[in-house]
Amino acid sequence: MHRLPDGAWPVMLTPYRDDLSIDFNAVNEYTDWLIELGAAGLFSVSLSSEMYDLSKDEQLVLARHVHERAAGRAPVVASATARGDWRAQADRVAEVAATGVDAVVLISSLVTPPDATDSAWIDTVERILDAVPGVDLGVYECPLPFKRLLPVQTVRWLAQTGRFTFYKDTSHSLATMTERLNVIGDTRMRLYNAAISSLVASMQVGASGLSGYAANVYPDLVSWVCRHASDADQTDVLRVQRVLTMVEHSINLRYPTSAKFLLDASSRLRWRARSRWKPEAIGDHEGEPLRQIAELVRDFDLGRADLHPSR
Ligand SMILES: N[C@@H](CC=O)C(=O)O
Repeated sequence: MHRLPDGAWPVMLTPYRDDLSIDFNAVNEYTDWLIELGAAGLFSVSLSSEMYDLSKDEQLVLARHVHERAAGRAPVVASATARGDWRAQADRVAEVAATGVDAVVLISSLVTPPDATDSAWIDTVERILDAVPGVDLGVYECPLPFKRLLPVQTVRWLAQTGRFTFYKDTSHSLATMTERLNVIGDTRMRLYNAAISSLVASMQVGASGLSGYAANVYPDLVSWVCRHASDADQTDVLRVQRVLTMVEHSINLRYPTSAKFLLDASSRLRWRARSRWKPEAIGDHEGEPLRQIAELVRDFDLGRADLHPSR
């Protein structure tokens, strides 16, 4: 039974040229860099990829491009961002699946209208599943257009279909994740926590890793935390998690432009801090603290020899 791997799952940022067209050379370099620094898998066409600001065609081209560049070195999942009735959503799922990605991710709040019941939600997903046999799926509780957190009985149903391999949990609640993991059990579905601040605790109750912002800029550190989440001595792993929590907090407000700025300051990648989603530039007022955070993390004695195993 094929399962997605544990670890860091970056929600890939989209690099742009000056004219805000997608810079595919930078996509290649970013894909290679994430994999080289230990990403377990890649979530392309995510909210961080500015999926709502990409055309339907761009979403497909980007998903295919990342899948081909990853070339089997890491699994790739991508959102369907489908709206409309179950037929329209199933058609879109089929288009995204044809790009070759390992799973097509449904946005929980797009599956049905906001006031739909949980049983209507399940009914719609059931029809989509029947229309696309053989396609693996995922769920992302994306905060936009609004956050639809699924009740535990729906999570159980998803897991028991055997068709869902990826679940991006944005509950930010350890109790909710624990309850969900209990019903997911030994099925194919893997639950990835979006919150770096509870990563270690969530892995101790069975989460498979992090699918969140911190993994976009420090994939090596997030991978390391995932690998050491069950260490007997938690001092170092909680120290690294705390630093990453601070990093994530510092990029939250102006995200994703801020994350691109930080990536440019902290890594070998040269990125323009430009986004379609939040087009305002990052000036020195916000930029200088991000540069200093990059320095701090670079100089920080994280104290472990195996921090960068693939370098
Ligand atoms: N950080 C946000 C968006 C994640 O995808 C959240 O967790 O809600």
